Amino acid sequence: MDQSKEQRILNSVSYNAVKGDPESVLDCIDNYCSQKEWAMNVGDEKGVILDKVVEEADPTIALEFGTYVGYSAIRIARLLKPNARLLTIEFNPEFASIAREIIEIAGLSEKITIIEGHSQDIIPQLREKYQVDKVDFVFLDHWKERYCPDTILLEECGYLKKGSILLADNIVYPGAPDFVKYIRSHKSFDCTNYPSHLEYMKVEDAMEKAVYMG
Ligand SMILES: CCCNc1ncnc2c1ncn2[C@@H]1O[C@H](/C=C/CNC(=O)c2cc(-c3ccc(F)cc3)cc(O)c2O)[C@H](C)[C@H]1O
Ligand SMILES: [Mg+2]
Repeated sequence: MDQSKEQRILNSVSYNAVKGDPESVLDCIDNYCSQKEWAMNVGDEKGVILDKVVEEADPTIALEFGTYVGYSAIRIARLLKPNARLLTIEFNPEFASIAREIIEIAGLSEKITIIEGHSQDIIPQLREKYQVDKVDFVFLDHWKERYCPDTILLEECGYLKKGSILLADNIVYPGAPDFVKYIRSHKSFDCTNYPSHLEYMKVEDAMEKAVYMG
């Protein structure tokens, strides 16, 4: 059977990246996806915004919805302090397995836990099963219509504390209008929009940061 695009990305990383060097893994994926086959990684332009917000948050516990092939997980985890960790949720087993291998090549398997499942099922289990009390940083990059319900669920489960930072990808394209409406009108969130471009394209896109005010 033909290999998937995601398998071809893994092949390229496995062949070209320097083992244990997250930057070289990111560069390899960005080169492959801008020159060979487009893929929905946050990419190098929006990736710089992600880097800045992660550095601002300096999280002990970071959470991600939508691992895909692990590009943003590596981007986030490479900036984490020694005892900090990233939990990333992915419901597609093929993507979870490819991400696990790419994260291993980057040398970040100790800092990243890939949780296979649906975010709406996993979120309520984070306290008991993953010893999560509060989350300091959340990156939303899964199905766009799930941003809003999953944010509400995080709040309801009590994982947000004063200063928790949410960052959402694709605010313009493909867009997450219900999430934007909800978060910008919510009294406890202080929102900032970061205009940018769709990964590897000249198309407009943006990211939205929302700081929880408690
Ligand atoms: C219901 C279960 C919810 N819970 C879930 N729980 C766990 N994992 C989940 C859940 N829902 C989804 N996932 C996983 O997350 C990933 C999904 C990511 C989705 N991302 C996009 O759709 C997108 C599109 C474009 C784009 C732009 C231009 C184009 F022309 C085409 C595409 C660009 C972008 O930057 C984009 O991030 C992964 C594929 C999928 O298995
Ligand atoms: Mg995205």
